[in-house]
Amino acid sequence: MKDIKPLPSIYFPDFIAANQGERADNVLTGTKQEQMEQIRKDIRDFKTKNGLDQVILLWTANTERFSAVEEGVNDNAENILSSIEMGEAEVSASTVFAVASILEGCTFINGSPQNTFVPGVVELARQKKVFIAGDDFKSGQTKMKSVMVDFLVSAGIKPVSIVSYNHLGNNDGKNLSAPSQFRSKEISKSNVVDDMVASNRILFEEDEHPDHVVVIKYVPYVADSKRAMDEYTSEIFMGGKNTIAMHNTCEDSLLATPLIYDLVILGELCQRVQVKKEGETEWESFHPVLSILSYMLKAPLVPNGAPVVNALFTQRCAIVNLMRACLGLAPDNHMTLEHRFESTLAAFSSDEPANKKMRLG
Ligand SMILES: O=P([O-])([O-])O[C@@H]1[C@@H](O)[C@H](O)[C@@H](O)[C@H](O)[C@@H]1O
Repeated sequence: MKDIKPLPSIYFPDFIAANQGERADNVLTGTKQEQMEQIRKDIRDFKTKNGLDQVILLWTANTERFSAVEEGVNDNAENILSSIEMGEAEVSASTVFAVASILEGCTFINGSPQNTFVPGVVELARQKKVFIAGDDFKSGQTKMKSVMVDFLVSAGIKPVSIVSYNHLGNNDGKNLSAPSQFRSKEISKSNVVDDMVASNRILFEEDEHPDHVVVIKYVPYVADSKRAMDEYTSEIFMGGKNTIAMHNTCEDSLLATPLIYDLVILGELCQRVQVKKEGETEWESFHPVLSILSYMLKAPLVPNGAPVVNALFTQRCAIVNLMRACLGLAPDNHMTLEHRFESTLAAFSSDEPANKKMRLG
């Protein structure tokens, strides 16, 4: 990457930790509107210079604090555009990028936890029919959690306390050591168990949740080698308790970078998928809030009215079956009925005894 020279970018100090100030040495100046116009120009220039049909923007910059959602400021498409024009303080850098991207017709993916997609941005994306997807790369600890909790709850084991601690020493950790940036991350990491808990009303009453605590500490020495420690305590048969403790060494950037590729590749592919309902003449693209990318994201952004799915294998299954549908194949339902009846199994069996086949795998 040594030959890549970053373009000057947007720096709004109010949204990121004060400890980032000394790194901000390649920044745009001018009004919010001028900075957005510059980003739009950079997108167009990049496209022309490289002879591209499509550009996809992905935010992997600092975690920002949450923006306040305010009437008249960012609550609808018209207001967010005029707020940028007026230099309104509550519009974050990531939101300016998202708006620039949407206005250029480019898919925008948010790899950090903050609420870049305030209601005005979502409305703008819908108006312009441009994809947006978010939020926050699901790299290590949360990915394990979205498997572990799904396993526990679906096995009828009731997780009652989930405590997640991690420490890391890269610049992400440094930025997250400030309370309001940590808060954005805490929110994106905390909601991940909600749908799985709600999926089993035998284990959990309405409004009943496990205790769920998320702690992140900055420890410069460990650099990118993030250490994640999780403790899952569950209630089991006859009032017994079961505790699972995990220690996960997550190479933060190495886990995140492939997600960047996957998000962009899948996002681009989704731009080429259209469906036509039986009896209709119009082709339809996916909803601009591209929830199918949730497999790689901690806090899935979904269209209004759609359920949020966090369970990792359910998310993966959705992608696999979507790909199968594109190829004209039926969804994979894992019933494998052909292997469960004497009459159909005959076609698959050879003379080998079943126990030998099992041993050979
Ligand atoms: O994906 P995950 O391991 O749950 O979450 C991680 C956070 O715990 C970590 O503090 C942050 O620096 C990483 O970028 C990542 O977001």
